[in-house]
Amino acid sequence: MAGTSFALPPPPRSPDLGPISDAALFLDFDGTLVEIAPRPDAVQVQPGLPRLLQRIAAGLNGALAIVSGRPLRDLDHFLPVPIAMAGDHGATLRPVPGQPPESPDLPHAPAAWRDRAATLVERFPGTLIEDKEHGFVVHYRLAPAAGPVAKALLDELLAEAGPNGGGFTLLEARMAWEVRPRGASKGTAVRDLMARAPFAGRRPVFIGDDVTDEEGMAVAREHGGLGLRLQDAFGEPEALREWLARCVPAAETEAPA
Ligand SMILES: O=P(O)(O)OC[C@H]1O[C@H](O[C@H]2O[C@H](CO)[C@@H](O)[C@H](O)[C@H]2O)[C@H](O)[C@@H](O)[C@@H]1O
Repeated sequence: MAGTSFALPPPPRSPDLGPISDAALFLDFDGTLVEIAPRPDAVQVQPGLPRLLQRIAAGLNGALAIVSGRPLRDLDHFLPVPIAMAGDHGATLRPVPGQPPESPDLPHAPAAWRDRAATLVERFPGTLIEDKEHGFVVHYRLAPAAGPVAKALLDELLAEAGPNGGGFTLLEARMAWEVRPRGASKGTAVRDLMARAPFAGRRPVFIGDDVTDEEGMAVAREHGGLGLRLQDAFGEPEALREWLARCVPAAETEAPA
C-alpha cells in the first residue's frame, strides 16, 4: 500500500533520519533480530518476536521480509509466522507466505568439497559444518584456531575449480566461512522483492549487522532507501527489538481494516 501515512520511528542512534514513511522493511536474522549464539541451533528467539514481526508486517501491508543466510527451514522454525522470507543469502525466496519457495537455477557445491571440509572438523573439535541447499558453512566459533585453516582449505578448493571458483564464492561470516553460489545475494533478494507487490513503490529499509548484509543495504540505498548497520543505528539486537515494539502502535493504527 504505497502512499500510506504510516511511518517507522527514527532509529535510536540515528534520530536525524526522522520518521521513515512508506517503508518496506528488510531484516537480517542472526546478530540482528537475535543475539549471536555459540552454535547455529542455539539461538534464542524472544517469545514475542514472531508475533511482533507479524503485526508490523500487517501494518506495512505485508512489506516486511526476513533476508537471511539461513535456509527457510530454519527461519520457519525460529519465526513461525506468515511473513515474507528470503533464505540462503537470496538463493531461496518466498515472497508470499504459504506459497512454495522460488529458487533461481544455481549450482550445487561438489560433494567432494564437503568431504574435504569434513576432514577439518575431525582435526578441530568444535568446528561444525552447516549444510545449505547449494553450499555449506564451516563454523569455527568454538574453535577459533580453525578459522584461517578453513579459509585456506576452502580458498584452495575454489581455486582448483577455475577462475570463477566453479560458480562459487567464499563468503566471510561471523566466525564462519560459507561456500555460496555466485548469482544470488541479499542484494539480489532485495532487488527482486522491490519489483513486486507489496514492496514495490515503497522505500526499502534494510537492517543488518554483518558483511553479508552489505549487498542488501546497497540495493536498498540504490532504491532511494536506507541501509542501516545495526551497530550504528540501533546498537545491539535488543535495541532493535525495542524499536520494533515501538513501531507497532503506529502500524496497527494505520493498518487497513
Ligand atoms: O544472514 P543472517 O541471518 O545473519 O545469517 C548469517 C549466518 O548466521 C548463522 O551463523 C551465525 O550465527 C550463529 C548463531 O548465532 C553463530 O553460532 C555463528 O557463529 C554465526 O556465523 C547461520 O548459522 C548461518 O547459516 C547464516 O548464514
